[in-house]
Amino acid sequence: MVVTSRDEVPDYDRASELRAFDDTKAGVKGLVDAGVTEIPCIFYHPPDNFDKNSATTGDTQFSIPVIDLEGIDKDVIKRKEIVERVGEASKIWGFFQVVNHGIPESILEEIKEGVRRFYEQDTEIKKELYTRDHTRPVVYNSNFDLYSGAATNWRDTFLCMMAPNPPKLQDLPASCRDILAEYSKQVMKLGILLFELLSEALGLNPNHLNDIDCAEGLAVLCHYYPACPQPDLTLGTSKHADNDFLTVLLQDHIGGLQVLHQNRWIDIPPLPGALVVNIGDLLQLITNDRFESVEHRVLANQVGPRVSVASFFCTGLQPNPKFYGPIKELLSEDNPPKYRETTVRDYCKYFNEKGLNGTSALLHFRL
Ligand SMILES: O=C(O)CCC(=O)C(=O)O
Ligand SMILES: [Fe+2]
Repeated sequence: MVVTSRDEVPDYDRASELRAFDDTKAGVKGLVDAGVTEIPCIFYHPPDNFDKNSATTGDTQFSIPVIDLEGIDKDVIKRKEIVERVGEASKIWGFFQVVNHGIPESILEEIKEGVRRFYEQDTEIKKELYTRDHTRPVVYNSNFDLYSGAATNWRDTFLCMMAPNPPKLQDLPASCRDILAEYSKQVMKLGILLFELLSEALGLNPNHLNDIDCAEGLAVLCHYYPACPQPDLTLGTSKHADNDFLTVLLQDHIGGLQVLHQNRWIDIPPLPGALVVNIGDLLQLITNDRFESVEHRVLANQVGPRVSVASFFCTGLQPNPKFYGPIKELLSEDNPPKYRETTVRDYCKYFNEKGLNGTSALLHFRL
């Protein structure tokens, strides 16, 4: 039976098909390499995950801000302007792009190449890194939430925790270890600058967010979205908000990333040399909703592969005793705390168990 619409999904044993797919250790790329022309049922998404028609492109009222960081450290007036734009974008969109961010374009090109090399190497070598054990230095799998009950996405990922305790160079994938280490170093520097700008935008001491260790952890997620033979039946990444303080995302030229703004899906068009920055749930929590962690998704595409590198400022599941709640300086009688305190680990554990099922993990922590 050729399935052409989501209304025709046949009955199937989902649990055993998920297991069989996971056991191949070859991810979505393995299916494409095997020449599938129809996507397996496990990848069908329910119709309400779509609603593609409301995406808008080319209308400036509906495009996320692009902020030029040129001159940020030299010109006080310029810095003030940039801080204002960062603050406004973080409040209204939860997303912005940055250009002249200090990371050379050659490094951006090389990390995308390195990620592609990882996925396009011999499957047998790659399989040795396929795991769901988060204590390993490289965690490569397809759909971290495969068994959570959430819809399955047309995407493979490998993740490396690059801070606070970076793996030994020899424990990183041989296909991209040097560039991964270099890129992480550069993203960390940019992250520290962004946390300064965000602190200033909140009216806090410039070091506030760095002093409370928002930039302590850095998880680099390298995504690979193979070309999809039936992109209308699935998604590359389903609707979610990020489980971190801040994300710096590098996307290639393929496109498909969309942000939910005023109930519409807005394209985030690839912009050569730019990085996408978005506020994560933990920053929304500590700013007591001043900054918004906004939902986004990635469409599947007939064209591909698409490569992206998402750098998450977060210590994730690593033991970390610190508690985070709304920042006292931002609270007042009129603005009482909206969230209870949590550790990053408890928050991430809750997020991971829930999976990308379209609901916000933050609600669980709301008072
Ligand atoms: O691949 C992308 O463009 C987005 C990835 C993403 O949203 C994530 O890793 O949280
Ligand atoms: Fe995300």
